[in-house]
Amino acid sequence: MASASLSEKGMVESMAPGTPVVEFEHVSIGFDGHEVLRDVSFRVEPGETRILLGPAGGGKSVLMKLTNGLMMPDSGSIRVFGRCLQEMTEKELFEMRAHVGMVFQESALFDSLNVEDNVAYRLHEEHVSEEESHARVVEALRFVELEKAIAKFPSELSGGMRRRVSIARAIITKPDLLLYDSPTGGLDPITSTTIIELVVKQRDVSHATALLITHRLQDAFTLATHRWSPTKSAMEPIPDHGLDPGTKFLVINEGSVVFDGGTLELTGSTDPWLRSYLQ
Ligand SMILES: Nc1ncnc2c1ncn2[C@@H]1O[C@H](COP(=O)(O)OP(=O)(O)OP(=O)(O)O)[C@@H](O)[C@H]1O
Repeated sequence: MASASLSEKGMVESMAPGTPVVEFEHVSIGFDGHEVLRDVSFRVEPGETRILLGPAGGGKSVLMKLTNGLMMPDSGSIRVFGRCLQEMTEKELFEMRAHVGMVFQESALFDSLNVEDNVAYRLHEEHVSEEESHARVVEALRFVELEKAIAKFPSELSGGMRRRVSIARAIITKPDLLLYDSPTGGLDPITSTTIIELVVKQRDVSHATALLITHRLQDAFTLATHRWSPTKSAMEPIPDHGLDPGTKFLVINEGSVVFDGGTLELTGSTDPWLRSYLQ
């Protein structure tokens, strides 16, 4: 894998079998003498949706920025698509990020650009033609059920609509890895559920690998217990109380991994701290 060009499309398909999409090994990072992540190790397999849970300030956003190569660890190694980020040049990191879609906290749209130009931002960077770009923007906006807002500006949109635009912008390049940093943060419970429905849709339609930070346990369990129904064009509970096998959890508290595993293990854990956190 080390010799494969990162500019090829379909990073996951070109990885050697058994290679995780994301792999942290003994990663630590601190700021101003304060350790934010301590000896963090975990793997995210192809097609997996990994939910990051834990109290505020525990280091979840830092972990996500490390995954995207926006920060480098003080020690340990981070491999994405089988390549060690610390061994990459700036150019290689830039190429790697072309395969990663990011939904930032608070949407992070450009206020001076309309929805079309916000969603097309990365296509413009890649010098995709106007015609192709428009067709792909329409497709991405249709996915998030927001075609009608194509000419609007962010200030004209509700918080939930802005989050949808942000998801359309992240998926427009058909990324192999999606990073959602608190996609429901600041939204009311009903709007949050519509955003989680989109995440479920994206998971079950594209099978892209994803990392998702959430502060809402309800979002996490909705992801684990629901699937996208193409016939109903809606999210539905997995029958017989089934669980999505590709949805897993990483719980971080004060910089350390306190849980790494599937839904049943999490809900069945007897660890006192986890039990009180999940209540
Ligand atoms: N660039 C930075 N410089 C200095 N300190 C930082 C930096 N980035 C993050 N931190 C600190 O790292 C700690 C963890 O922050 P982080 O945002 O990752 O937590 P979080 O678990 O995502 O929290 P929240 O759930 O509130 O989003 C915080 O104390 C934060 O102030």
